[in-house]
Amino acid sequence: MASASVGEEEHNNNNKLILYSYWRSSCSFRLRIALNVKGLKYEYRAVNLLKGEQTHPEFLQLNPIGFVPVLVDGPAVIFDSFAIIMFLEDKYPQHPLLPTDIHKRAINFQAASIVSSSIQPLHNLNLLQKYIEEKVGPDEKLPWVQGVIRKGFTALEKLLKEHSGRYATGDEIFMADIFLAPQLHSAYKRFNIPMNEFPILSRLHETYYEILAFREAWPENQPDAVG
Ligand SMILES: N[C@@H](CCC(=O)N[C@@H](CS)C(=O)NCC(=O)O)C(=O)O
Repeated sequence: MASASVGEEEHNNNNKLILYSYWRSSCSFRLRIALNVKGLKYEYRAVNLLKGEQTHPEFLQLNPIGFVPVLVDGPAVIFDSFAIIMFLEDKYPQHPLLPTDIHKRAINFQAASIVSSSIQPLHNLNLLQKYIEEKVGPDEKLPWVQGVIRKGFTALEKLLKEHSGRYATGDEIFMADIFLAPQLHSAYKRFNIPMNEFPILSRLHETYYEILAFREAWPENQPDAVG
């Protein structure tokens, strides 16, 4: 277990926030960005997914489905990145992650949902290792992931066409950005997606690289990062 504190402001109670995370997990990456954007300090607890620590009984007591991230905030133990972000939004209103305009809010929910329901679960570790690699064949892994990501990115590119500014839905960082940045990072770094097909997403990816709250959340900058 490693410890890291990021962010600019103390959160406004005495409870220490604890984030169970794995450096390479894009779902944990979402939370690291959200906490940084809100300026909330947290203790980082690494869960090594490659060693199967997500299936240890003590971890399953926190999250019975055996996934990271999990956030502990005093008595509250919350899992699932979407739910955790909504919780943070309700409890820590500084630097809102949702706009007030209801159409713009819906675009943020749509973008977050495309990433968290229609892209990432179709290429999570379990599916890739235990099914595609072992039962279908190791050579099928990359084409499968690329197909899933390209389909999702095609939809996101259309969704954001009328709404993007400096960020996904205008000139402020919102929930859509928090879900997009990790998916874009892995598209570039791990899955070799032809990003010239996605000009808006490519531009957003470059913008996210300029923002400290995002850079500090990068997988490579986490205490449990390897290589
Ligand atoms: N819907 C969940 C998905 C969580 C999830 O799939 N986490 C992955 C890492 S990004 C995980 O823990 N995988 C471990 C495994 O597949 O065994 C969320 O958004 O938090």
